[in-house]
Amino acid sequence: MTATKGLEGIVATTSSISSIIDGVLTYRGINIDDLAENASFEEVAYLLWFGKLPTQAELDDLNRQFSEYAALPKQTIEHLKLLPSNSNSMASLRTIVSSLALYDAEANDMSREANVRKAIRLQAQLPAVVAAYSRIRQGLEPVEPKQGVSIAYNFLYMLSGEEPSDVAVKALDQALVLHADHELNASTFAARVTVATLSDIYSGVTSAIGALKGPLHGGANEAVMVMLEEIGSLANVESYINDKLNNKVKIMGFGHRVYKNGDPRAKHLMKMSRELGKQKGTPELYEMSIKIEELVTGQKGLKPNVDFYSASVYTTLGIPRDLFTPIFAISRVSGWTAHILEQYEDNRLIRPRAEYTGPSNVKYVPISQR
Ligand SMILES: CC(=O)SCCNC(=O)CCNC(=O)[C@H](O)C(C)(C)COP(=O)(O)OP(=O)(O)OC[C@H]1O[C@@H](n2cnc3c(N)ncnc32)[C@H](O)[C@@H]1OP(=O)(O)O
Ligand SMILES: O=C([O-])CC(=O)C(=O)O
Repeated sequence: MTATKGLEGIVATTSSISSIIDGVLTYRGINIDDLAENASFEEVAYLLWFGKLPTQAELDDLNRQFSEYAALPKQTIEHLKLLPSNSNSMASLRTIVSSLALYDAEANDMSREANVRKAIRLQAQLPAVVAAYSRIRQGLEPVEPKQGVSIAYNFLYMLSGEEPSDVAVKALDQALVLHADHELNASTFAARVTVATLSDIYSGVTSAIGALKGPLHGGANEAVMVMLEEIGSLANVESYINDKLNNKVKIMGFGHRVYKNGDPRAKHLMKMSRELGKQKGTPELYEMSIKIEELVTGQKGLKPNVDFYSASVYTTLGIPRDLFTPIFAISRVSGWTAHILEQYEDNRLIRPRAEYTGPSNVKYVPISQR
């Protein structure tokens, strides 16, 4: 038995949800570029769960369910108020999502119908949890979700209590489409491993949030913003990046386990970053990002991934940096739950082997002789 570090190149499951073939990403066979330009996030969530684009009536029904489920249990609001005011945003999201199971009468109902309803509920509730978390830590009351608006609109509305601009809603909606699913990434794998024991959907999503939190995965978007803040201005980019590269420090938002010639989602976020920076009259983050890309790609051949330009996009939308990874989760919960449903459909326990590298034939030494 020989281990493959990081399971690189190992095909661990079959899936019909999303594919990365020759650097092209598709959801249910539809190119991500096509979806990013044309689809709403709600259509994409439907596509991931049900395997086809919705008709207008199907989309209306899904949106009705999102509106119905978006309000949080009052115990969840109380729980959010009990969290330490300096709690980590992803740790808080992980804790609250886990606790949502306690208020869901169907939490342990393993029928397909109940699991689909829970997937829709989780999708409806995650934006409300993140927005309420953000307001409560500022000493503000959570804002009730609005009926009949998109998930992107509702999230921005619940965050600020004000009607968001069309530009902001469109940008966030497109970002949600781009982050919704990504084959067998680490957090999706964690979700599938968890539910393959026939554990429940909340356990799967809680595992996935834990995996997404790390800076080698979803946490990289926040880490990119930390880097941009450390750099501070366009004039400092070159010396900062050269110093990091010379010292073999990783540049967050670059590189990818699967894409070696670039992440097809990055160009959409780059365009969004450029346009938002121009519209808001704050182009510097975009300009710094472009310069960083030039240096990192030029010297290392590494290309930006989905997390790189999302940092400047979200900051330009006025979103605090520690909500970037929770926003990733707001989108990716659609993909996680689609994978969980797929795992249940044709389940087998996921239990690989480890190549043992420890000592052998070691005798037990009684404690008095150690
Ligand atoms: C949504 C997402 O999860 S997208 C990924 C988000 N994560 C990041 O942006 C964090 C920065 N990037 C990375 O750490 C990596 O590129 C990963 C984790 C994304 C992929 O990792 P792996 O496939 O395991 O590649 P690994 O970390 O082994 O890197 C291979 C080589 O490229 C280098 N490298 C990889 N990424 C970077 C980077 N961002 N900056 C500098 N060097 C890098 C490594 O140092 C290593 O060099 P070496 O062979 O000289 O030791
Ligand atoms: O696929 C991966 O390894 C990471 C990634 O880009 C994602 O989850 O969107």
